[in-house]
Amino acid sequence: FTVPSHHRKVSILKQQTNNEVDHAVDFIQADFEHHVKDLQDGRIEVENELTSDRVTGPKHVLIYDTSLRDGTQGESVSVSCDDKLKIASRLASFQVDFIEAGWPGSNPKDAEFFSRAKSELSLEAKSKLVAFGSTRRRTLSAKEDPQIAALVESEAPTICMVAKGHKWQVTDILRATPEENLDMIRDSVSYLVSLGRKVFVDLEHFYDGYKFDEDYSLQCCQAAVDAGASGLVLCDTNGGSLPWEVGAITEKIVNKFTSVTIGIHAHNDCGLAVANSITAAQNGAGMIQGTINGIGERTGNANLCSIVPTLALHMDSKLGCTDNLKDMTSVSRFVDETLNRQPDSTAPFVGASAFAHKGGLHVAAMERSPMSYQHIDPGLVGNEKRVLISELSGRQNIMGKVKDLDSMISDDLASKRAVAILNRVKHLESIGYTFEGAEASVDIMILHATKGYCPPFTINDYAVQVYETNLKPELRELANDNHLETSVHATARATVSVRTIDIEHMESHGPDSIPYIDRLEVSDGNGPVDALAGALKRALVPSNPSLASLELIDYKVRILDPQSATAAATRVMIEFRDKDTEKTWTTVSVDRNVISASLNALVDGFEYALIEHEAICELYDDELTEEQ
Ligand SMILES: CC(=O)SCCNC(=O)CCNC(=O)[C@H](O)C(C)(C)COP(=O)(O)OP(=O)(O)OC[C@H]1O[C@@H](n2cnc3c(N)ncnc32)[C@H](O)[C@@H]1OP(=O)(O)O
Ligand SMILES: CC(C)C(=O)C(=O)O
Repeated sequence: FTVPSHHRKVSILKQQTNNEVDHAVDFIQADFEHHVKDLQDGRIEVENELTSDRVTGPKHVLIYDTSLRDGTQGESVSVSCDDKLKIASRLASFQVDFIEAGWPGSNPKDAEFFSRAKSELSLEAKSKLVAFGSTRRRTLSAKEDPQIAALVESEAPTICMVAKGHKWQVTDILRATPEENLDMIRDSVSYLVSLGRKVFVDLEHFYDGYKFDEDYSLQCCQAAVDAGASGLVLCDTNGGSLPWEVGAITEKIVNKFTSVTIGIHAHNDCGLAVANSITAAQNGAGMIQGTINGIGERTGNANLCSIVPTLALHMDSKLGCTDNLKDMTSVSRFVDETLNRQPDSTAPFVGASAFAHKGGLHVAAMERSPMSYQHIDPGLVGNEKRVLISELSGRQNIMGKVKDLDSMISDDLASKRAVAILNRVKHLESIGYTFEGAEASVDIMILHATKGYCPPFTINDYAVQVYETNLKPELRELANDNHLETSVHATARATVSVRTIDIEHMESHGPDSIPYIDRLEVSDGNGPVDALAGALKRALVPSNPSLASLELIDYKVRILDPQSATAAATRVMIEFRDKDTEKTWTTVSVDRNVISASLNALVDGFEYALIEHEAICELYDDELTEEQ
């Protein structure tokens, strides 16, 4: 067999002097052993053509996650030790190759992580752990440096050391001599290697340093390799490098240091971290450092949720996590959820909008072929296609929903109904509605246009009163004068009368009996909408017990024409959740009267809950019938 980069080394040899040849022979030996190890560990594959002198077929790229180290250097990212352990386990199951979990010499939490990881993480997760630190202090030996001692104590099988790879950074920022920095690299790496650790060296400011003084940056690489490092990671620390610069420099380093893995660590200050990482891989880098959702210092690190699918699906690279690609979206959401971050809906591949189609022409074309407006099948990364309804919709945006809600409908009728609903959507959006994100209201609108549909309840009338309890003026004045809190507070009371289908009556008197019952209920609430929701729920739950698990989780009001002051039209959007099924849905309504808009949005939301419940019951009944 042949080893891929071995051949490149031979071609360099032809142009070298005797001394260099001797040196290069040693290199070839090391290179060969390194590749044999990679072959044994399954990181590269045997090439079966003896004569091949270049790498063919898909390239293996190692995925190195630094969400728990550089990711936590992002503004507002803070993660507990428990959550670090959870994220590390999730990343291990996803099969990233390395998990850089923290800097044990930095703070007690990171030290605790590595200590707990020993007993709380699986063997597989532990084998992927990397402890991060810097080269030794200028004035201490590696053996004496407490930071390095903490790295050793972490028992992580791999250590990643940040070293300065830029001459000016060494002299003016570190305030060491160039030679001192090389010693710091050599001493730190060889000490850790002598203890049996695999060592990667992150060469900070490498691309800028290479442009500033190529020779010195190469000396830093050489010092690390000579000391036994397994990998050199080229850092675009300030995030200002451009893809073609990264490509050219990476290629030179890949061709020069063939015995070690060359990686990239890119920051996103120009929005180019993903592009730079992909370009490095295209030019031979065998490892990419990045974070889930691109979290990290300043504008963040290279986003692995974009890099992994791009490498796997568009570049045909071989990745340890390819088989788990369909978990990419859930890993992204899991990390956001654990870090208490709002997911970015526009994130490529994994965002809620990544495959959301709004324009009518797009949706119509997608009916003919789903690939007409998608670069991949969303299912490959565990995401899904969505069709949005808005004033930019065409008939096809709505046809699917019409058919979903009325499976018996003919194509002709579905098309006519879709056009009618489309016109209504366009009209309502022109007066302030927005149906995007309020799909439950669209479903209700379609159902109301469906022949034979009978709403499960209707509102007979309602009233809302805002009042104050315990209103004793003298007590209130006294409390105000003394800045005291009193139990006196404004509250609201709502009365709602609803007409619902009376199932019990129908069951006992047959389907031809009068199927309605009117209920009048009252509820107090923190405000008028809270009181209305309470009264509505009270009135509906006796006939519809499934509504007991319904809760309101968000209520948004937007003034549409603020110049009209208190007479302005308001748009109300309400988000609901079913505690039992965890399903959420949103409704919308617009009115000059905010209470009226709120009631209409509430009614849509309750009606949607009942329709959903019925659909779930039908599904359940079907399953039972099948089982029987
Ligand atoms: C590009 C990156 O993202 S690198 C990672 C950056 N991440 C972090 O800094 C987060 C964790 N950091 C920390 O907890 C702390 O900064 C510590 C514990 C590492 C160090 O804290 P302190 O000892 O108080 O030092 P401080 O934070 O001021 O760091 C500056 C010191 O680090 C030294 N230093 C900086 N880079 C290196 C390096 N690559 N090798 C050795 N020493 C270095 C500086 O020379 C300076 O030392 P000096 O004051 O003796 O000149
Ligand atoms: C330490 C290195 C990897 C780093 O974070 C950077 O250079 O940005």
